[in-house]
Amino acid sequence: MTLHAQNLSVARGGVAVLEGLSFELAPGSALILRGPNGSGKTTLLRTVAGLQPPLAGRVEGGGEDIAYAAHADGLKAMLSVTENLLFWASVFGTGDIAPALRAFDLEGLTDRLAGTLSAGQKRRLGLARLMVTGRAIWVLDEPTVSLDAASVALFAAAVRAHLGQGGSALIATHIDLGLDADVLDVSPYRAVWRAPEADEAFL
Ligand SMILES: Nc1ncnc2c1ncn2[C@@H]1O[C@H](COP(=O)(O)OP(=O)(O)OP(=O)(O)O)[C@@H](O)[C@H]1O
Repeated sequence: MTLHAQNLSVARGGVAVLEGLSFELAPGSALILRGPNGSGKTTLLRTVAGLQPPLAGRVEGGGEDIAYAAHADGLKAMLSVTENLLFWASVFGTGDIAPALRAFDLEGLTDRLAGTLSAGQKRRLGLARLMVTGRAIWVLDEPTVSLDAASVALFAAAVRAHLGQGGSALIATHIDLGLDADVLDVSPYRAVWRAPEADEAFL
């Protein structure tokens, strides 16, 4: 399913951050979001993922097809690597976690408690969760934070495989992932500042 964002305006803390932004994300394609710190990439991704409503405009074609990975890894510290993936597989109603363990080089860490992993290992496990969601549209906020060069390459390979299977990916990142992807710089869509009208329920 193609994700459409039409004339989208998004806000944080009741303040408009980006305005008038449109894009399409078709199956098999990736779109890289760029823009300086504070320009609104996270806010846009949260809106696309349905965590907050747009100020104006529409997002269509995402909904339950979206798997969202934010800055936090979303791991259960007292569960092992295997148990974490099995947990998420059961939440999303999928089964086989072996491809995810393999893709993110976690096979040697399966019995380790997630809370005892290094920052990069935690991030690999957090990203491996995407593969067990079974969802077609990956919406990813700075996915490579804490990853070394080899792990970035594993991540890029996982995204390529996902695209090859008809999935798609919307990724905010400051680094070059080496993907064949369109780039959307959000800077030109910065909103004109106006006093906040209302705060949001979930910060
Ligand atoms: N919870 C919040 N309450 C109020 N303002 C916020 C909140 N979170 C972020 N902002 C502000 O909203 C604006 C957009 O932030 P956002 O996190 O979307 O930017 P970003 O492009 O993802 O930045 P970075 O590259 O640093 O991750 C910034 O000015 C930021 O300070």
